[in-house]
Amino acid sequence: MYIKICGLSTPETVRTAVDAGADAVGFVFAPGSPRTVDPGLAARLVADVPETVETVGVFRDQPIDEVIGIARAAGVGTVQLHGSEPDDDLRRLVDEGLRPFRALSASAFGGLSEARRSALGAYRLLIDAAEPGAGVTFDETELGRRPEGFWLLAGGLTPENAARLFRFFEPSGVDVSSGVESARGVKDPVRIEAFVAAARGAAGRASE
Ligand SMILES: O=C(O)c1ccccc1N[C@@H]1O[C@H](COP(=O)(O)O)[C@@H](O)[C@H]1O
Repeated sequence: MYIKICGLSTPETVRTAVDAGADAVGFVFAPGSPRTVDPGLAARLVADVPETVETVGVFRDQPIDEVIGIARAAGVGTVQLHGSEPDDDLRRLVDEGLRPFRALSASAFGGLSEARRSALGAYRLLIDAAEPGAGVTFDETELGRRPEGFWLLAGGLTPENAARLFRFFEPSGVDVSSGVESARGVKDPVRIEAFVAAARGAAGRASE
């Protein structure tokens, strides 16, 4: 079970996520989010993250050269693309030594052709609700067949619903942002710890 805590912007909450046992921490570089950080702040936060924890930059419909420049400046090793970026952008990230996550809404993924599914199977997927970062879950009928390979479930996860949704969707891992906040854009260390514990607990029970 892979756990990603996203939308971090303070040293304290990054430390809480790492100490709680998160596999990845995410920083939002998409403009217009209450969680958007500049690359300089992200670089200072990334400097305190152990190498065993993946660092992820979140982008949405930004030019790929800009994405690569920000990822380099911030020092993140992984790039999560949330918009309608072409597959060429994913290939370019791989060529640049960055690890891509392709984020898609559940309904978009559910509507893909077999050929498109298998093309995307080359990448790690993140299946989200229609409006990323809004803390909204998608309807359980929207996804249909689960992706093959490694994929993360996102969209409105919380410490309270993580175990149930993990058991229902059986993803490779989970990703959360709004659900571990006390107010929009403000991360809550207690909820981060509770989320990691709930997700780990559910994964442990699933493997028994
Ligand atoms: O967090 C944002 O504001 C954001 C902005 C643009 C693209 C993605 C964004 N967030 C990502 O959305 C998912 C799910 O978030 P939530 O748990 O429903 O709040 C997650 O990967 C966030 O990083």
